[in-house]
Amino acid sequence: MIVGVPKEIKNHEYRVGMVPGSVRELTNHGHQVIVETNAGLGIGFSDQDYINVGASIQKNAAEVFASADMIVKVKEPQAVERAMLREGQILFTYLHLAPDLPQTEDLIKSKAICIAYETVTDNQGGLPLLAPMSEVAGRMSIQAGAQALEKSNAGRGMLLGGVPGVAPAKVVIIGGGMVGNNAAQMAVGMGAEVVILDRNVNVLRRLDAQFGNKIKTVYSTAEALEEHVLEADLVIGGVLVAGAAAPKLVTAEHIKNMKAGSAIVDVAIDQGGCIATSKATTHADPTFIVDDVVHYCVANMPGAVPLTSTFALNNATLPFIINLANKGYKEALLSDQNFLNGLNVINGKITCASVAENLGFEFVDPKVALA
Ligand SMILES: NC(=O)C1=CN([C@@H]2O[C@H](COP(=O)(O)OP(=O)(O)OC[C@H]3O[C@@H](n4cnc5c(N)ncnc54)[C@H](O)[C@@H]3O)[C@@H](O)[C@H]2O)C=CC1
Ligand SMILES: CC(=O)C(=O)O
Ligand SMILES: [Mg+2]
Repeated sequence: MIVGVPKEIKNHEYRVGMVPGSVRELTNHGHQVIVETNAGLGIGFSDQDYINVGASIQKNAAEVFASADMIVKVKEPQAVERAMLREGQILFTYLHLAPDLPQTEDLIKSKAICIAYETVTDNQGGLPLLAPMSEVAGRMSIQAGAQALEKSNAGRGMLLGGVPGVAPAKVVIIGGGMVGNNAAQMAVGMGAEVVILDRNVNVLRRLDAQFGNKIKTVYSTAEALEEHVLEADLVIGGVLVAGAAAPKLVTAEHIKNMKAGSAIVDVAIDQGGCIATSKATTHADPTFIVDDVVHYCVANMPGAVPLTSTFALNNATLPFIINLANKGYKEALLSDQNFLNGLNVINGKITCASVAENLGFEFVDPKVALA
């Protein structure tokens, strides 16, 4: 199979779909890999590094898209990239379709086979290709939040950990999954007062066992959420209903009633955000203010630490990339229900139930669509 790796074009996005080590695995399996020039430059890999492991270099994305049977990316394809997809071509990347009608319409039109990292599942109920980036974004959310609380950024001017004799900040984390757990690790490490809300009691049990009395776990009801959000200095939004648009748990009214200079980091923004006043921002201009609350809503947070993120992502995606290349998409997907859950769009049909439901499209069973 010919596998193509274009350079990422989203704002300040320096991750790359495959590092040279991953390319080497593919070329060792007899596949051909085409990499766009400078695709790895943001994390220190030159074209020569890719050539050394058997890749060939193309001078632009158009040539990569035109030649490849499968495109391996990081972020959802931008409009110019969507226009280059073709019928029968495999696209393997993050998609986040539920809150993104224009992208969904373009992928339908393309008739490509679009497999989303974020809806691939595992036997433990996890999301193995989302998890590494949620680890990164969860950890980053506390440093982003700490900065947002600085006075020069319109924050309250509060240090997360306080100092002896002065209370620490109250960090309220909504969603205790991968993002929430990693945010808690950092917030506890910095000495903040940490409260985590989740509506899954087993998640709360795991957090309790892990952190003991360093955090407080709270079952997430509208009442509990309101109580803690209104007391918070920093709110982290980390909820997810896999594949679906995020529920708006924090309302505009809550934001109005939060303390002036408090901050929110809505990590769930890539699924539309779990805070009513959120709108996606970029690394170039990451924050905005609503009712004196600093909002950080960057949809590709791990792009800021691409060296860590690219390797973490490749560690998870590589076995799936090899599987697709070795077996072809039909066999690779049909032989693994967890991988099949990643199939979002194929030949113009929506095969992810929550995407179809959120956007009002007909859902087609992926097995039927693949037959
Ligand atoms: N902005 C960015 O750069 C990035 C964003 N993300 C996003 O962060 C979000 C969270 O991802 P993960 O932590 O991996 O998901 P996860 O599935 O590990 O955790 C989500 C948690 O939310 C909880 N939850 C669902 N509905 C809830 C509700 N109504 N109230 C309270 N809790 C609720 C679930 O029980 C679960 O424990 C996703 O939208 C993901 O796409 C992930 C990585 C990077
Ligand atoms: C998951 C995601 O949106 C990211 O890594 O950018
Ligand atoms: Mg206010």
